[in-house]
Amino acid sequence: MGTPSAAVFGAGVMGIGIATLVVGRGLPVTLVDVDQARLDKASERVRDELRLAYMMGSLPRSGPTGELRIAHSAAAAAESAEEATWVIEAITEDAELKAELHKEIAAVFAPGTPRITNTSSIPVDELAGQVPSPADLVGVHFMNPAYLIGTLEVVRGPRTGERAMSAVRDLLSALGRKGIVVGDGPGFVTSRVLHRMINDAANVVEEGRATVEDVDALMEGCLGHPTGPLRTADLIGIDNLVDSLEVLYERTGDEGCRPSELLRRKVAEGDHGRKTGRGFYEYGAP
Ligand SMILES: NC(=O)c1ccc[n+]([C@@H]2O[C@H](COP(=O)([O-])OP(=O)(O)OC[C@H]3O[C@@H](n4cnc5c(N)ncnc54)[C@H](O)[C@@H]3O)[C@@H](O)[C@H]2O)c1
Repeated sequence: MGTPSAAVFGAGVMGIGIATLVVGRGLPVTLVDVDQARLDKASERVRDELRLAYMMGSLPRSGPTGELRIAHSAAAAAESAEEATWVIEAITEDAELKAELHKEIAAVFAPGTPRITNTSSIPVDELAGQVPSPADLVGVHFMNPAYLIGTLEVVRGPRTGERAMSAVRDLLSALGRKGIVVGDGPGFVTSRVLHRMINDAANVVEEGRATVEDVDALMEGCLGHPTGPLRTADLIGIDNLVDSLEVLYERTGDEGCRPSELLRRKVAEGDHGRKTGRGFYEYGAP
């Protein structure tokens, strides 16, 4: 067998971070997106993120980085990535889009290739029920930024096979990550807990009880939250956060997950957080 390699679908916040982690660990990656503008910027963004990762000491400086290839479709990725060891899907949090893409991936990559979804909230088995070879589908919830946060959630759906789990263990070992295996269900563990808390933080601001800065300062200073929930919302991307809350609300009926009006307004106004230069805080040009 040749050098292990990954194909990463989605060149957004997470896809760029995951691709950075893979090449930073010396392995080749093919990055795929349907948005040409994202692909045009991808190499530069991965280079910038690598620089940041080295500065923070979160990736080893020794050894060569892996090659970054770019592709526009699953078919082109399958050609470019040849026998990809892992296919990692990190596209928009939309169950229908993801199911369609997983069908395309299953049609062009060799059977038995593990298909990893980085969904924040959609149950793995919901996707598995719509795609061929469901045993190959497994959830790996990389955290943001993927090259910095060393622990991640591994979601084994009821149909996920042992071969896919074993491939995930190899992936985590190659990337120097620690995985914690959890049961399937809307939001798994981390999004189920975190997204609801961020939504409450936005509701508190909307109700006029405290400012954005004070909510974050209280959660940081009193409760030890490292960045405060609203700064975390900006890091995640408020559009993605609202999509994930919708998934949680639709599948659990939990009123605490009904997206806050403040979050919805920010999405409508294009204030999506760091990625657009403004969310709850200002960041300058993205
Ligand atoms: N942002 C976070 O902090 C975070 C953390 C963990 C997991 N996630 C999950 O990771 C996934 C990606 O999130 P993101 O924040 O990177 O979103 P994003 O909006 O930044 O990027 C999504 C990308 O997917 C691309 N895309 C859409 N359909 C596609 C297709 N069919 N083929 C290829 N590319 C396609 C879009 O063009 C876009 O570039 C989501 O499922 C999200 O819930 C996000």
